[in-house]
Amino acid sequence: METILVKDENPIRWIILNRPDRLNAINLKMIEEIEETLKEVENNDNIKIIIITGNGRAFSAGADISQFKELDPVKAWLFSTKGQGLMNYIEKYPKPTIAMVNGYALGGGLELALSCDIRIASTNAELGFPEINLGIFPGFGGTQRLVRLVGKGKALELMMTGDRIKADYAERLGLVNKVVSPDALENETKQLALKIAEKSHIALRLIKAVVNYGLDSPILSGLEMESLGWGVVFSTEEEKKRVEEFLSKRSK
Ligand SMILES: CCCCC/C=C/C(=O)SCCNC(=O)CCNC(=O)[C@H](O)C(C)(C)COP(=O)(O)OP(=O)(O)OC[C@H]1O[C@@H](n2cnc3c(N)ncnc32)[C@H](O)[C@@H]1OP(=O)(O)O
Repeated sequence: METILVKDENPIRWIILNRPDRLNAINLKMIEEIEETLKEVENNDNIKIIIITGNGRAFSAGADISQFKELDPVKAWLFSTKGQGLMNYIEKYPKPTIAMVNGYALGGGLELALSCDIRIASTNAELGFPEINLGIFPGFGGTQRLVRLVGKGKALELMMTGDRIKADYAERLGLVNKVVSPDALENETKQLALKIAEKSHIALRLIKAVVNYGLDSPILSGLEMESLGWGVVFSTEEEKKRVEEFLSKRSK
């Protein structure tokens, strides 16, 4: 891999964006390599959860601006579609995903973090959509995902001003789940990943599917999906084992 490092620490696959001299700016190659490494473990039962982070002082400072000079309208459209394809794939990925935001998460970098299920940020992280300062706007799904996470007013303010915000404010907005010191970031993220990885992977997969489907549907369709998913978990050994364990402890 040219643009990412991949490390398996079962049950975790770490994907580390690795263009530190460019603050992990996202180019076409990086999009393809992230997709490739995710595809590789989609059906690998040893890997139960994915953590995405950045090497150096940034998670990612966004799409690689040096590529923009080559973009004509059609290429820009295709680049946006390609990036959106990756973000959609991560959002629907059958295993849980965590973005470990170790520094700048800007533009396309923030869009990558937004496509993950959970975001843990370091106190020194700065997040934002500075695209407006380049005369453009988020194009890897940020216009849609940010508004769903923090509400229309704050989302529009962030996109219209291009302001970078600190991690503690991002936490208050609901943009990140938790903020921890840089020293504690890796361990805290890992502990969270291990805690989630212990749960029933079928139930985890259904939670993601039902929540994501529900966000794009009328509530009655979302509720129907929830009930169908409920039916599915009762076909699993995991459910039988875990309920049995709980009940047998109670009866002692
Ligand atoms: C067509 C579909 C597009 C999809 C939608 C996505 C759009 C985007 O993401 S547009 C990009 C949005 N991001 C930005 O505008 C941030 C740009 N970077 C910065 O503002 C600053 O680098 C900083 C505030 C993040 C950090 O500043 P500083 O600490 O002073 O570090 P440097 O500016 O010296 O950066 C070091 C090195 O990294 C290069 N670099 C940083 N960001 C990018 C980037 N997004 N693309 C390409 N290269 C980047 C920067 O040029 C420096 O390189 P050298 O000059 O060679 O040292």
